[in-house]
Amino acid sequence: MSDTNVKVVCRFRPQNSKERAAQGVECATFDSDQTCSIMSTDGGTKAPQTKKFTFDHIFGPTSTQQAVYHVAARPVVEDVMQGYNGTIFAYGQTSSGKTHTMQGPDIDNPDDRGIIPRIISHIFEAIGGSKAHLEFTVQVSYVEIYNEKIRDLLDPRKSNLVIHESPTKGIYIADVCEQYVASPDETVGPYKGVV
Ligand SMILES: Nc1ncnc2c1ncn2[C@@H]1O[C@H](COP(=O)(O)OP(=O)(O)OP(=O)(O)O)[C@@H](O)[C@H]1O
Repeated sequence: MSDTNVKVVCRFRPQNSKERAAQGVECATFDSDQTCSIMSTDGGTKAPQTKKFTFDHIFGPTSTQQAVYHVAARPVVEDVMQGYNGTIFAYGQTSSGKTHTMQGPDIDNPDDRGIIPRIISHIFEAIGGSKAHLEFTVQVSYVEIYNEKIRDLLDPRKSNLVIHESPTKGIYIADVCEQYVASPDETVGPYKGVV
């Protein structure tokens, strides 16, 4: 198992065309793989201030999907294949790059694939390479939480699912679709057949 239970990494996306057109100033400088300095200003009355931030890893605007996967997701999948639970989630304000990082802009292009399609390939490669006497069961659910509501993306009729907790199952989403999958081609949603 990897050395710590929780790892927090930070990714900065490049400026988009609107920000470039407005001649946005890049406010972050990268001191190392783990520390960066952010300059903030109130728009003119006070001198700009710089604060240092430290993370387990920092990815700058030119970071690749592969590099992010290698540091942020690969160790979690390796632990999962050893029988541990693993969770990866992206957190950030709107347009900060969560979908780009988790899904990728073009999942048909191998370099562009984000964390989720890479996890699917990785899991099935690991199963394919495991000892013949081991058996694995892979089940997939796919939900969106938006405005505090949980929507089942595998069954649009289920638009207000509820979280429960039980001593035997732990925390779970009642009535969510759980689809058995036997190969990357069978995976669901936008990932079906492309990984
Ligand atoms: N690392 C990156 N490199 C290049 N472009 C990026 C990167 N991260 C994000 N973008 C681009 O920035 C835009 C916003 O990213 P994205 O849609 O992933 O944000 P989001 O956090 O999922 O937003 P929302 O919460 O509104 O859904 C997209 O056009 C995306 O392609």
